[in-house]
Amino acid sequence: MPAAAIVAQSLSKNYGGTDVVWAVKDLSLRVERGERVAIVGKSGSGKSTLLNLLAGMDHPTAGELTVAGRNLHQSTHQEMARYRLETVGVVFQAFQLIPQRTALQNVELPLLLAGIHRQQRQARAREALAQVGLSHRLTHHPYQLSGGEQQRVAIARALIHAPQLVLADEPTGNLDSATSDDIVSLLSKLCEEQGTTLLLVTHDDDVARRTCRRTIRMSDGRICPADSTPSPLQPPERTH
Ligand SMILES: Nc1ncnc2c1ncn2[C@@H]1O[C@H](COP(=O)(O)OP(=O)(O)OP(=O)(O)O)[C@@H](O)[C@H]1O
Repeated sequence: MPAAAIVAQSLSKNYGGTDVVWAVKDLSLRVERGERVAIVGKSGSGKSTLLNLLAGMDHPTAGELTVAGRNLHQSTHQEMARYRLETVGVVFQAFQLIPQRTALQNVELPLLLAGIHRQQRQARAREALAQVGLSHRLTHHPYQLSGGEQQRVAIARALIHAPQLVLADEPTGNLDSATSDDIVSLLSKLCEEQGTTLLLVTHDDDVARRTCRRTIRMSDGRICPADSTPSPLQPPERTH
């Protein structure tokens, strides 16, 4: 069996307060290295919470979570920070670019944080922007770019440090349908070329089918057991 990128066992996350909310509940999941998996489900079903746990931005309340061989449930804050820097890349619905920085500066940021020398990080950022078709927009600021171009910059930023795992949370939510098609195709292609594992949250079953070989559906913090939506072009796979 190939090495797993993600192994979650009885993973749970709750939010306290007077009424405790179990955003993720007793969830078990295995994703192989290089797999592309879509996560669909109604609003409030726990998709973003699961992604936040995988991104190392939140700690599980219970259960075990291993990503690229790292036990996230046992990691210290320092180890989590290192994990976020080295192992994972995230693409958000709202792009989350820094407005005061150019496209090039936004893309080189993960390398800056990793302490990579200026010349090397600029060369790699140029290359990453070329891969997303934006060599002609290096010095543009986010407000000077279209939504699709901003998301391309965000994709270049997410992939520049060659992460093992890319998490995309509704990356086409702010884009029209033609641009959405381009963006998910690009993301899928780059992940495939680099052997990167991709988890894509989307409300669009069509996007899920076209981009990923496996779709998991969440409901009330859990994965629906008998749900799989294999692409008509590809053979069916297991559900989770
Ligand atoms: N910080 C928080 N404090 C309390 N409850 C929260 C918090 N974050 C999320 N929740 C609750 O956890 C549940 C799952 O939320 P989550 O954002 O993961 O859902 P989602 O499937 O991503 O929804 P959407 O599609 O609307 O983004 C919801 O009931 C939500 O209200």
